[in-house]
Amino acid sequence: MTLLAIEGLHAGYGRIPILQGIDMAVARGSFTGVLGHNGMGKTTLMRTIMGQITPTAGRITLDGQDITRLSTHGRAAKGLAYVPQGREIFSNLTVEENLQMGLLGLPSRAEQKTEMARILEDLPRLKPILTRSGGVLSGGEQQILAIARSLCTNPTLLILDEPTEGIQPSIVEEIIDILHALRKSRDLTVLLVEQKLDFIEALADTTFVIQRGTITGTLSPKEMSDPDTVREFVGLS
Ligand SMILES: Nc1ncnc2c1ncn2[C@@H]1O[C@H](COP(=O)(O)OP(=O)(O)OP(=O)(O)O)[C@@H](O)[C@H]1O
Repeated sequence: MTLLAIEGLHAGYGRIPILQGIDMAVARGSFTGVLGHNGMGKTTLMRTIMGQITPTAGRITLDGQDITRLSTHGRAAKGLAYVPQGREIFSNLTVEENLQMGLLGLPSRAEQKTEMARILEDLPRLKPILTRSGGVLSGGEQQILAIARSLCTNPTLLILDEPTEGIQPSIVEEIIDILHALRKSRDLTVLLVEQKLDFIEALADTTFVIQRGTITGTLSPKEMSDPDTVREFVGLS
């Protein structure tokens, strides 16, 4: 069943059109990839899905409900969460405080405590570094923290924008394991923008190819594992 549907979506910056009729459907419970060269509009698409950019045409529905005109806040309340490129954690707050900030939206202290425990159970990697300040974490640890913080609202759809950017290979493997584990422990759908083919191949059930602001095809995990096919579709290897 489709969780997120995007139909004929157009968006851009001022008068510069970037998305030029995006059509895609993200199945509930799936891990769906979006692959494309630099500047093809991947981040613009994610920000438009989150409501940070207003589309000039088209429709976005979540669980059958039209969210095209909803605020970012309204979309978060409906279950969307976004980990932007660059991650945006609070570098002068500790790991624990970063998570507490994310949990402030929950109505009671008791619920905040329960949710914190659940997040640390899902991401035990954070336990030993709870008192460390966000700014001194490695890129990989910051990414894990950003994912943890996005879970504070207990999202149904998690959007990750290039989570492996600038991260050392051993932690990339760890993030793959974390996302696989989250898939088992939570009822989570993930939309994943990436340039690293092996990362997307390890996680995505389907990958949409974006070129110059439109979706030009989809790749199965088997096709993703064949560099020639990917090169042909995307020009990436
Ligand atoms: N705030 C902005 N104002 C004007 N143009 C922008 C803005 N942000 C992005 N663009 C342009 O929009 C186009 C698409 O950018 P976008 O960031 O969506 O691409 P991307 O596929 O995510 O690439 P990357 O992997 O480099 O982030 C690019 O040509 C970019 O220069």
